[in-house]
This record gives sequence, C-alpha cells and structure tokens, in this order.
Amino acid sequence: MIERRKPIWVKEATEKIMELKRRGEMEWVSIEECDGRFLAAPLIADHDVPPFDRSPYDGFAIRSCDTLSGSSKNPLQFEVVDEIGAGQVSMKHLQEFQAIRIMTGAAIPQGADAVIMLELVKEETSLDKKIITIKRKVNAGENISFQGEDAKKGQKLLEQGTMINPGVKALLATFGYHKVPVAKKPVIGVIATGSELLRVEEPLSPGKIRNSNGYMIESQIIKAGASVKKYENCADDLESLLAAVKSAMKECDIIITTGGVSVGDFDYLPEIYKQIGAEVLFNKIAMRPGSVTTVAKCENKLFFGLSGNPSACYVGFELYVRPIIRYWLYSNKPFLRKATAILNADFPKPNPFNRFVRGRLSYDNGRIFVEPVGLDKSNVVTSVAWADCLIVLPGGTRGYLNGDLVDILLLEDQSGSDEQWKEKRRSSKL
Ligand SMILES: Nc1nc2c(c(=O)[nH]1)N[C@H]1C(S)=C(S)[C@@H](COP(=O)(O)OP(=O)(O)OC[C@H]3O[C@@H](n4cnc5c(N)ncnc54)[C@H](O)[C@@H]3O)O[C@H]1N2
Ligand code: MOO
Ligand SMILES: [Mg+2]
Repeated sequence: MIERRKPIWVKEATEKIMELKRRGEMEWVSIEECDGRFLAAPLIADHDVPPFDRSPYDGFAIRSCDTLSGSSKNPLQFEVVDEIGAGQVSMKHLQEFQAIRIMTGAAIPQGADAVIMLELVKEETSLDKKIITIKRKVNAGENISFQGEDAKKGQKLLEQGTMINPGVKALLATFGYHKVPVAKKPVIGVIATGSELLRVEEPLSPGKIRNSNGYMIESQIIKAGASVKKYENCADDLESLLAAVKSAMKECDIIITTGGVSVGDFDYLPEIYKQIGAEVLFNKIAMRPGSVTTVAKCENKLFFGLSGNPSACYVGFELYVRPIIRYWLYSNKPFLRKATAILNADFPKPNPFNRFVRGRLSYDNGRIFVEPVGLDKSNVVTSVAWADCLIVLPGGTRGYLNGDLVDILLLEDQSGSDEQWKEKRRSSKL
C-alpha cells in the first residue's frame, strides 16, 4: 500500500526546523583569510574614528576668529609657523594671526579650529617669513573632520553574523583585528542518490543523466557560508546508501541527500531514516516545488532529504537548509530577504499549494517587476540558472494575473531576513 503523506504548511515546516537551530563554535582566523566569513561577535568601536580632529584638505590650519573681518576688500595676513603632513603632529599652539601649513589627514594643531584650502590663499615670503593672505571669513569648524564623526567609541557598528565583505574588512583593520572572531563553518555532507546518475566527466548513455544537483547543492552550501563534504554518487541501493549515510553521520554536522525521498520503489531514504532510528519531522510540505522535502533528526544531526528534481531540490535548500546554516553562522536574519514586486505574467491556473516560482527581477522607473523564467516544473534545471528570485504565489482557488503585487524572495542577497516568508493562506485546510 502506498504511503499517504500528510502535508504541513511552510510556516510549520520552518518552525519545526528552526526549533533545532544552533550556533556553531567561534574560531579566530587571520584577517588575510576572513573574506566571506561571518562575524562571531558584534563589532564595537573601541576608539573614536577618526581618533583625532584632522584636516580633510591640503591647506592652512587657522583660528577662525582671526578671519572675522576678512574680505576681498580687507585681505588679512597670517604668518605660517609650521608645516605638517599626515602622520605628523605640530608642537606649536596657534597664536593670533598664525597659520600652520597642513596636509590632508594631519591632526589639527592646538589652537586652530578651521582649515582653509591651499587654493584660497596667496602665499609669499617676506623678510624670511612665510606669509599667507586670506580674503574671506572662515567659520569655526570649517574643513575639519572631527574626532568620532565616523564612529564613536563604544558604538555597535556591525551585528554578530554579518558577512565579511570589503567594507567590513576595512572596519576590522581600522580596529586592529589582525585575528578575526568568526563562526566555525558547519560541515555539510552531500550525498546524491540515483542509479541514473553519471559523474560530470562521464559521457551520456541511455537512461542516464549527469548528477547536477550534487554540484548545485555544494554551490548553495558555499554561498550560504558552510563547508562541503562530498560523497560519491550513490546508486539506489539500500545497503550502499545506508553505508554512505552512516559515514556522513560520523563526519558531518548536517547531512543532505538529494533524490530517493518520494514514494517510488527505489526511493530508499524513508527506509534509511527508519534503519538509523531517525525521527522524521515531516515528509511533505504544502509547497511546489519541493513538496517531498523531508527533514529528520538523529543523534543531534539534521538530515535534509531534498528532492531529486532539480528545481525542487534548489528551493528546498534555500527555504530550509540555508536558515539553519546562517543561524549556525550567528546570523539573526537567516531567511531569504523579502520584497514585493509587480508580476509581469499571468498564472491563471489555481494551485492548492504555495508556489515558489523561479523568477527574474527588472527595475523600471522606480518600480520592481518580476517575471517567471523557464518552465515552471520541478524537474527543470535551466530555470534555476536563470533565476535571481523566487516568486511566491500563495495556494488557493484562483490564479494570478499580470499586474498583481506578489512577494518575492531574493536569491542574490546577503543580508537576509529575520523571518521566513509570511505564509498567506487562502484556506486553512490542507
Ligand atoms: N506517485 C508519486 N510520485 C511522485 C510523487 C508523489 O507524491 N507520488 N512526488 C513527485 C514529486 S513532487 C517529486 S519532487 C519527485 C521527488 O522524487 P525523489 O526525491 O524521490 O527523487 P528521485 O525519484 O530520485 O528523482 C526525481 C527526478 O530527479 C532526477 N534527479 C535525481 N537526482 C538528481 C541529481 N543528482 N541531478 C540531477 N537530477 C537528478 C531523477 O533522475 C528524476 O528525474 O517525485 C515525484 N514522484
Ligand atoms: O516536491 Mo515536487 O517538487 O512538489 O514537484
Ligand atoms: Mg523518487
């Protein structure tokens, strides 16, 4: 007798998984090697930035009060008493009608409260003295980049779980992190199952296809920020599949399989979960594609049984595996970022399940449009390569029309969201 599976809502599936979320350990890596890693601690400024008032221009540091009567009709003369470049500090304390020649980045000398640019003064030497003439009033604070204007000591600048990009790296360097606290990456085992699967270098032969999901999942794992442990493709054979799953359990934090999770004669994952004594959290979700996505837990390890169908496999990963990885990496926004967009196509046929259609965004005159890409079938692979978002079409009794406002989940975004897409149910029954 064929097993009847009871679907659960996307929200419920998400909650069941996120109950098992945990943070990884922290490790310190060299700043040279921290790109793309995730901060294991918030970054808090331990000093002001800039750490001193400094000049943003090459010019002359002066006392603004000396310039009050300056104009083209009333040029004022200042004696230049010192010259400093970036990195130097003047020992002089500016007195009335004195100026210090100062270069961009140098600390504002004592007594000065403004800088006038080189281009705005006339320079001359008279009786061995360097003199400048200023023909305008300069305001207090003019052309000063103030201590702490960029960041104040004690200010939280970045959240735990932030991905290290070039700007984040610059901040790390600013605050002297030659070693950076990052989240230790979870090791994720990937087992592609299916007797039809060829290795990527093998020529096609009748009835066979190349294993594309294995590579796709590896790439999704890396993009999410985790490490991959790859296993040989596994034929639909209970014994060898069980052996592969058992070694992955020993060697990995999380185990992903693709294929063999539905109700076919050679879909062995349900039997494998039984044999290892895993508790299956769910094996059917009210969504398309990816309805067969199965999640089980055993000995503190999570097992994601993703569909063999490429689009379903892809969506299953993004909705359920990615948040677990991102949370592990200390993110408080582990879910895909959401937005709304104007649908650029008709979807007249109703579907009882929520659909996550591969789509592409376009921007026009301040508006965001989204259109589906490729075939909307769970067994296609091309649409995955063409998509930059998932169009969420809540299930129900009516379809969708060109012009409807729809939710989208952004696939190329790194910042994430603190909650999964809010399931809009048009009916409470499944
Ligand atoms: N009688 C029923 N049949 C099916 C049901 C159902 O409810 N009742 N569900 C369908 C749905 S929905 C999906 S999704 C698939 C899921 O199948 P499996 O996860 O068991 O995957 P397989 O049967 O192993 O393969 C499905 C499909 O994907 C191809 N595949 C598998 N692995 C890879 C890979 N690594 N790279 C590329 N392509 C792969 C495989 O050749 C099949 O064509 O079940 C439906 N059936
Ligand atoms: O899980 Mo299947 O993808 O719904 O087609
Ligand atoms: Mg199957």
